[in-house]
Amino acid sequence: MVERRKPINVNEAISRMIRFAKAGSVEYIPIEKSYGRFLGEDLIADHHVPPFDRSPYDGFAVRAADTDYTSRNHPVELEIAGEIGAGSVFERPVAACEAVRIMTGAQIPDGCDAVVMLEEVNELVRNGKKYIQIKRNIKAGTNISFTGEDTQKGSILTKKGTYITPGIVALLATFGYKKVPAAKKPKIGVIATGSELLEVDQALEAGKIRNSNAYMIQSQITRAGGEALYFGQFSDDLEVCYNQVKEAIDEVDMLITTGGVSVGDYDYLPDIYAKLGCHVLFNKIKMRPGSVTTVAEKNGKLLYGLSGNPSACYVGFELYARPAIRTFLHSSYPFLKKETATLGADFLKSNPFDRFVRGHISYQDGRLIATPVGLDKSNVVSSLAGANILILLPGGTRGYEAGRDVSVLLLEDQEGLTMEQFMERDVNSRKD
Ligand SMILES: Nc1nc2c(c(=O)[nH]1)N[C@H]1C(S)=C(S)[C@@H](COP(=O)(O)OP(=O)(O)OC[C@H]3O[C@@H](n4cnc5c(N)ncnc54)[C@H](O)[C@@H]3O)O[C@H]1N2
Ligand code: MOO
Ligand SMILES: [Mg+2]
Repeated sequence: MVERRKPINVNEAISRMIRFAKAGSVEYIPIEKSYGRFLGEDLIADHHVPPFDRSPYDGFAVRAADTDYTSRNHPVELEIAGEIGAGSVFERPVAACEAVRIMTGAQIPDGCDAVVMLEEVNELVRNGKKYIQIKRNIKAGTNISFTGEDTQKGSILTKKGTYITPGIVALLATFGYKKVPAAKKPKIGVIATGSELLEVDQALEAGKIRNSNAYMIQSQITRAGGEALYFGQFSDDLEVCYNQVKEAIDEVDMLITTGGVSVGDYDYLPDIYAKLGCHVLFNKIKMRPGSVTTVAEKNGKLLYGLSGNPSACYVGFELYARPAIRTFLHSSYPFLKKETATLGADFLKSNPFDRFVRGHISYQDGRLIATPVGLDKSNVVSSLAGANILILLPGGTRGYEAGRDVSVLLLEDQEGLTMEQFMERDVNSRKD
């Protein structure tokens, strides 16, 4: 008798899974390797930036009061008391009617409170002394880059769990992080199952296909910020697969299998979960593709039984594995970013389950256009190549016409959403 599974909705499945997602530890890595990693601690400014008042121009540091009552017809002459380049400091306070030649980035000398650009002064020599002539009144504070105007000491610059961009690398360097506290990458095991699977470098033969999911999942893991550990592909043999899964669990933070998760004669994952004494969180979801996505838990570790069908496998990963990976990486926003876009083409096939259609987002005249890519079937692989979004079409009895608003999940985004934000626009309710 075939097992009858009770489907649950997407948000319920997410809630069940996320209870077992936990943050990992922090490791210190060289700053040169930090781009693309995730911050393991909040980044707090331990000094002001800039740390001193400095000149944003090449010019002369002056005392603004010396230019009071100055005009084109009544210029003021200030004696040049010396010069400083970036990295040097002027050794004494500047006296009345003196100016200091100063270069961009140099510290403003004591006594000065403004900078006049080189282009705005006349330089002259009289009796062997150098002077500048200024023909206008300068306000105190003119052309000064003030201490702390960029960043105030004590402010939180970036929260832990944030994806480290080149801009964040610049901040890390500014604050002296030769070693960066990075969230440790979760180790995610990958196992492919199926007697029909050929290795990538094998020639096609009757009844067989190449194993694409294992490589797809490994790159999805990398994109999500995890470290993939590939255990190989195994034929549909209960004992072999059971032993492999059992051994792999101890070496990883989470384990992903692909294939063998439905109700077929050789779909052994349900038996393996039972034999391992796992707690199956769900094994049927009201979604397409990926309705058979199964998530189980063993001693607090998440085990993902993703479908063998490539599109179903892909979507199952992004909805249920990615948030657990980002949670491990300390992110408070582990879910895919959801945006509203205009559907770029009709999608008239109706389905009682919510659909996650592989699509491509483009910008047209300031609007976001979401267009389905390729054949929309669970067992299709080609549509995945052009997809940078999943278009969310809530289940119902009718299809969707081009031009209407749809929610889309951005696959390449690094900011993400909290679970609450992700669920706010409930994918299970249809907005006709
Ligand atoms: N009687 C029923 N049949 C099926 C049901 C159902 O509810 N009742 N569900 C269907 C749905 S929906 C899906 S999705 C698939 C899920 O299948 P499995 O997860 O059990 O995966 P397999 O049977 O092992 O393979 C399915 C399909 O995918 C190909 N495959 C498998 N592994 C890979 C790989 N690593 N790379 C590329 N392609 C792979 C495999 O050859 C099959 O064509 O079940 C439906 N059936
Ligand atoms: O699990 Mo299936 O992907 O709905 O075709
Ligand atoms: Mg099957």
